[in-house]
Amino acid sequence: MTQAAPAATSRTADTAVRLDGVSKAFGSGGNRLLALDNVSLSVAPGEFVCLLGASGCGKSTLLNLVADLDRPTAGTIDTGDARVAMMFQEPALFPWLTVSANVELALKARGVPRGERRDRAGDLLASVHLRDFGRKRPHQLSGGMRQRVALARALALTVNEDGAAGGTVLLMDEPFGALDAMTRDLLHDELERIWTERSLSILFVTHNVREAVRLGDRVVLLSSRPGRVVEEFPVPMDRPRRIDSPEVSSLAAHITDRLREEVGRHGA
Ligand SMILES: Nc1ncnc2c1ncn2[C@@H]1O[C@H](COP(=O)(O)OP(=O)(O)OP(=O)(O)O)[C@@H](O)[C@H]1O
Repeated sequence: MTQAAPAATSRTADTAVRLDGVSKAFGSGGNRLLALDNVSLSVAPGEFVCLLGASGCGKSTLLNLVADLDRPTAGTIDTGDARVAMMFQEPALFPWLTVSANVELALKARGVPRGERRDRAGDLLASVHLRDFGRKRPHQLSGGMRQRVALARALALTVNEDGAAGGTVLLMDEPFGALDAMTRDLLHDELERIWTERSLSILFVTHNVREAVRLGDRVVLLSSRPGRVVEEFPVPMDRPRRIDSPEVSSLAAHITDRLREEVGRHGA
């Protein structure tokens, strides 16, 4: 099951995201905190990779680095010419804008001409099954629906000026962590469909081991802080998978044992 961390090589067409020897420290002197230590990791185009690890091991830090919201202290990160969008646990929609306007704003940021934004937003909302909700305000939607809007907005951030989806990397930071189990199951199905239709490359952070096995082509386990890649688990089961299937449960139990060992080792 274990795969060695990939050797430091330059990015190729087979790689959507590549981290080589990435470390990240916050603060300095006595206050220096090493969050990530020499992380090497790659995501192939169209691959769905789930990142698991104990609380505080640096998962969000890693996504922020890939999104270019922060700089690594050491190492390199390459996303080539892919469009990178990020989605968080909170949908973070503008409450005073309609659902459609929230998505249109992202299209505006991508340079889509004003006259085309409404229709494009409609198409994106249709792809998350919310075509009829464009005129609503976020507070009129359920939590699951708001996350669908956040997904449509993330997808909007990945279109080219001509509206076509470019090479696209979607970074997801516990996007379904605040939802009930039933809603989460539905959104797993939705995300899987959209991932396939749009050939997205996804790096998905979660605390939920079963969710990682339900969704990922590969599950990457990080050590307790400082985060290092300790083990990678390919997920061989056919899709779509059921989160409560014996196969998902069995691999999830194995990964959970490994995670417990890791947390125990560091007393986190
Ligand atoms: N901007 C910052 N300044 C200082 N320390 C930070 C900063 N961002 C993160 N940290 C610290 O880096 C470590 C890793 O944080 P991070 O949020 O990446 O962990 P995580 O694995 O995503 O945690 P969780 O699973 O609880 O969300 C933590 O100890 C955190 O306190």
